[in-house]
Amino acid sequence: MAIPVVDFGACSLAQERAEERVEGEQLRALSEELRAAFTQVGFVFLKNSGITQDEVERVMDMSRRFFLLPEELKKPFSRGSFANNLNHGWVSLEAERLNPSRPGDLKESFNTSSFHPDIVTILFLSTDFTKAEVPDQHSLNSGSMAPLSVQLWPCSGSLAGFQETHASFFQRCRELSLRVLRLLAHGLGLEPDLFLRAHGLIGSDQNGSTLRSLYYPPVSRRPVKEGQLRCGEHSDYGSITLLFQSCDGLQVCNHSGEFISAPTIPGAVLVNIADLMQRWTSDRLVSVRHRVLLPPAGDAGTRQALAFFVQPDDQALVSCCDGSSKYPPVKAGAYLSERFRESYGQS
Ligand SMILES: O=C(O)CCC(=O)C(=O)O
Ligand SMILES: [Fe+2]
Repeated sequence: MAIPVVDFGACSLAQERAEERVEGEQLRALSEELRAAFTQVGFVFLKNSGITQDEVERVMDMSRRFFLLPEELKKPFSRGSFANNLNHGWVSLEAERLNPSRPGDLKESFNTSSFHPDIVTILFLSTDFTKAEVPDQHSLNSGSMAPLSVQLWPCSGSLAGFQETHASFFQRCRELSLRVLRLLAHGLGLEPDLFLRAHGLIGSDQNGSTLRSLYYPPVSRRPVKEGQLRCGEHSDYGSITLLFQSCDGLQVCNHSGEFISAPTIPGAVLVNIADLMQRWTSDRLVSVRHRVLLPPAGDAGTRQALAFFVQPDDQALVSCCDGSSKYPPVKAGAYLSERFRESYGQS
């Protein structure tokens, strides 16, 4: 079944507080369209969301400049380096396996997960280190280091504005996600703020929501391992995901278990249900597996995508909203950590 396209104009971010103003028949119709799509297909394109193609391209352009840097200049920003948010930062090629039975994904990404002022963490650097280099534990223990603050966002040269560009897009995605979550509760006949109450801390270190900029480099000139993909089969972990893509390549699993290519609709946002939302709604809304294949042989193209993974607050207890015990209650933060252990290995 094709991915439905829904006109989100009535709740567009271009309309201030539209989510409060939309009511009556309009509210019923829009939430019903979303409910039907998320029940049957798990994915929906929203057009007229208020997030424009220009905004998307600005973020992609900025992150591409980072991805094209030599490896040693990206390393200091690696995911796992930042004590207050271990998911923030750069993920190198093949570091993640979204399908753990395949080799590492042929993609790089940059996760924007934290805006905590302490993201500028104090690290200990000797004069031998360049400013953004992260010392190893031995050097730290040797005591020969002077404290110095390290910028944990790329910011020099053509990357001036990297943090602001990503942070403001994060906030736009947050706004849109909250509108979708409200409509979802409405469509399911639940209290209108049932999901919203559990997403009050997006953008803080008590919530795992993440803007992930993905870069798929050319594969035509590199050796590819058997079974390796740009992004292995998986379902997302949290409540919902917003996805913006530069070109085709995504495939979504249908009812018969076949992966069907999803189109790219410029200016539209692709939204899908993720695993915690499926648990929360006792399988009424479905979290569907998807993947990104390698490009056809000889195609030297790159691919970019922006995924905004919406995650309930770490301490939010996700339990079946119909009162059943189909899934045991789980704290959203603990659930996310477990899923990361599977995709990044135990290291
Ligand atoms: O690149 C894409 O289009 C999809 C990426 C994805 O599904 C993910 O990172 O979870
Ligand atoms: Fe995904």
